[in-house]
Amino acid sequence: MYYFIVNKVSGNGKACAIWSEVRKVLETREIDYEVFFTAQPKHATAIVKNLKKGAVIVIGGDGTVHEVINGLVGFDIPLGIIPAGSGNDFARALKIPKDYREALDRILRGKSKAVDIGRIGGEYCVTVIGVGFDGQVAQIVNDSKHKKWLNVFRLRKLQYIISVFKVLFGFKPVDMTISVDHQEIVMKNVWLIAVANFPYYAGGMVICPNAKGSDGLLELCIVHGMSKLQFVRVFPSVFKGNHISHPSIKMLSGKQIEIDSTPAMVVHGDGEIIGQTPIKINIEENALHVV
Ligand SMILES: Nc1ncnc2c1ncn2[C@@H]1O[C@H](COP(=O)(O)OP(=O)(O)OP(=O)(O)O)[C@@H](O)[C@H]1O
Repeated sequence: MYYFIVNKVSGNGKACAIWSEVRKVLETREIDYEVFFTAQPKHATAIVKNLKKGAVIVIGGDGTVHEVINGLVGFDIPLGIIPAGSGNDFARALKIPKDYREALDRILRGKSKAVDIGRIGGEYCVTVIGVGFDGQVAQIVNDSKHKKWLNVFRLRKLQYIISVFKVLFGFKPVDMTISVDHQEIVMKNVWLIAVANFPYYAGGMVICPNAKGSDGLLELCIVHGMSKLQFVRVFPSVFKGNHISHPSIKMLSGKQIEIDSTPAMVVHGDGEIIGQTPIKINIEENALHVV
């Protein structure tokens, strides 16, 4: 049985249009399915927790995937994705085709792959967890009045860039204590720390190019000790992952990460706001099966 979770809000309505095409294919091919439409944020997690045997297929973006994995982890149910969001960073990392027909074919072939996931307390994240500047940008993106029309024109990257400049204006880097596998470092004037299971966030920015998602490790990108002007100059290089050689950017990797800051900073996971520092992140190896 295939359980489809459709978020009508994803990609500004794209998920609904894709679902109506997918439904036709399923009926023509006489494939057993059930469909659920999310009615509000977090609904996807609740739906998935009540499912039994089968596969869960998300028609949506990273936010919907985030909510679904938070209901799936620990159950032996594989996840499929038909990308329909505006960012689709998890689908990008897994090289899931953008075309719904090809994505559906891949799901129906049924070959599954185990991937790691990050855990912060009771919350699971599959792509990137961001602390500091990133958390504030995610907060603005999620509240943005402009989100809807920028999504219409597929201008997700522009939406992030606008939000980056909004946060940049008032942002003050802070001191953070970072522990990676129990090795503690104190860093001054930290802009952001991204803790990545997979390389992409914000609709294709390659923040941690060496994150693999199936090597049992989280990759960290720490941006520190930069002036605003330097930050603006370095920023474009993140679209190709070329920022990592900059002297004010430190890349680390490990399995157990702890981050604290003064003052407390906002934290996002998979682009959703999940809390503030201090945080502890662990990697759960091979905890999710993706078809
Ligand atoms: N019926 C609903 N009404 C309003 N919001 C919803 C509803 N169902 C789910 N949501 C919320 O919609 C948000 C956006 O979903 P999603 O992330 O899939 O789309 P997106 O933002 O277009 O894509 P991406 O995250 O890949 O950029 C999620 O945070 C989810 O909580």
